Amino acid sequence: MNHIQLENISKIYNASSSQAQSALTLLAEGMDSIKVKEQTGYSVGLYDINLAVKAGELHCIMGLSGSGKSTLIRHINRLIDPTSGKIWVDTSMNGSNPTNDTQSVSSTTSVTQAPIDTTKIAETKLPASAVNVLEFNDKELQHYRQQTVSMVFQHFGLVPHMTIIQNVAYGLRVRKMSVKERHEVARHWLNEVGLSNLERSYPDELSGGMQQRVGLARALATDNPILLMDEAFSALDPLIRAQLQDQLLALQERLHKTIVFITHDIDEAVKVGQRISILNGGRLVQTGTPQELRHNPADDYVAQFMSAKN
Ligand SMILES: Nc1ncnc2c1ncn2[C@@H]1O[C@H](COP(=O)(O)OP(=O)(O)OP(=O)(O)O)[C@@H](O)[C@H]1O
Repeated sequence: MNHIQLENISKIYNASSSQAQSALTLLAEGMDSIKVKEQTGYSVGLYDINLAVKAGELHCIMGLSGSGKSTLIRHINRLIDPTSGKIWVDTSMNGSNPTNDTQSVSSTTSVTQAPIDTTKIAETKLPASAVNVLEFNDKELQHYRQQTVSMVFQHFGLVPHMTIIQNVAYGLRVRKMSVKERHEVARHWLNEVGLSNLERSYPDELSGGMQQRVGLARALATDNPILLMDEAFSALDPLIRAQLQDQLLALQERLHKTIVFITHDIDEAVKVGQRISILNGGRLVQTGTPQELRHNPADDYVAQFMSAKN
């Protein structure tokens, strides 16, 4: 069953939807994003992306620099809004951890579902509980970010003046969980990522690899079902990076999160990804398992990636 589905998502930067029309028209005619920028002055982030991420899948998004990977992942938690398209997410899959019930009743009950285009859903195997997250108001969006999607950033994004345990517990503090309870949950996740003795340290006392383990523990502590990882291991040296990949795979075997994992490294994508989606110039070229991409590449760009693999 699909957990996340991007439907005809296009993003033209720094343009209203009417201003973006000239760029979208050229893209529809097949012009590439570099030429579109030359001709219209607008940067193409994404063009007509249709992508389904299955529940419990670790799905990699791959592509060269500027291909649209960060733009794509940031649509899922709405750090970026599209020029056009829809973003469906099944919010009924939110975690069962009792920590999730601490949201105040008023804000929980205030979340209303956006109208659903049932024809599309039937076609695309989305459950009836899927909502178009673009229709959320501010309060619903806040709730969605607290209860459904967590993000792990390339440069860790830890709060420097908070201790490690406070950093990990941060998402639970926002949900108004008691200090005792949230530190208990944070301690559990620090233990899971192998950092149980560092709870009173500060981020700058830790190596990059350790800081990213804290970033991972913080994202997991919320028990949100969707994890967005934006080049999360790219800043780490190769040995530490391999250890974190192994740790993520081991955790995922038990947790079955829906993970969208951005990387520009084909070896990393093949190692961690159950399926890989390849972007080029803002277009989605192909989605498939590593074997499918290797044996049946959609074009030379995909074939070159697969042959560059170690
Ligand atoms: N805020 C912005 N304003 C204008 N153009 C942007 C903006 N952010 C991204 N772009 C453009 O959108 C395109 C896709 O960028 P994006 O950062 O999503 O690619 P990426 O694949 O994540 O690249 P990288 O691997 O270098 O991070 C690029 O042409 C980029 O220049």
